[in-house]
Amino acid sequence: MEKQEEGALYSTPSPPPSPSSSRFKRVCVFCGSSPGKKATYQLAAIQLGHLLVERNIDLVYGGGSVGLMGLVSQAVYNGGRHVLGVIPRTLMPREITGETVGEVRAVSGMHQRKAEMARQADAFIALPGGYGTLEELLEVITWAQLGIHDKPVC
Ligand SMILES: C/C(=C\CNc1ncnc2c1ncn2[C@@H]1O[C@H](COP(=O)(O)O)[C@@H](O)[C@H]1O)CO
Repeated sequence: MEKQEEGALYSTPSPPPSPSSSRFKRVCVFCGSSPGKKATYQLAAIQLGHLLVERNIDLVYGGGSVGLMGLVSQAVYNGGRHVLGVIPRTLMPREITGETVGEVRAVSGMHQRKAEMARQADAFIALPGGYGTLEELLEVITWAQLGIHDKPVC
């Protein structure tokens, strides 16, 4: 048997993906800029962060360091995954109160923020939040309905 053929014979296929890996590389999380009234909301934010880490998924989000946004981003960052925060340039001093984690991307406005988050993500998850969260969630649902993207929203 020739050397080349032998190599082909013994080459092993790549291992199956580990049970904890996901088809999603980066998920966008919409959630409150405040912690909310129930401790379970905060717990859910931290648990979601841990779940993303466990499944080797990176995060894209609105970039704030406060509320549920701060909790989920901190959990993902502490777990060693990449965190991308997208913030309108003019709101940066207001939205970044405290320490931000990971990469912060400045964009020119609110519409650009939503477009950039949507572009960067393979799927969207919404946690409890206020009008901002609701607006972001409804927009990606509407975009899916219009066929602008076909990424899962939950
Ligand atoms: C603490 C202060 C401002 C911080 N606010 C925000 N920082 C970053 N991103 C924000 C902020 N407010 C809204 N967003 C975006 O909307 C969603 C949260 O809005 P909600 O109304 O709190 O639900 C979130 O997903 C962000 O993308 C100064 O008071």
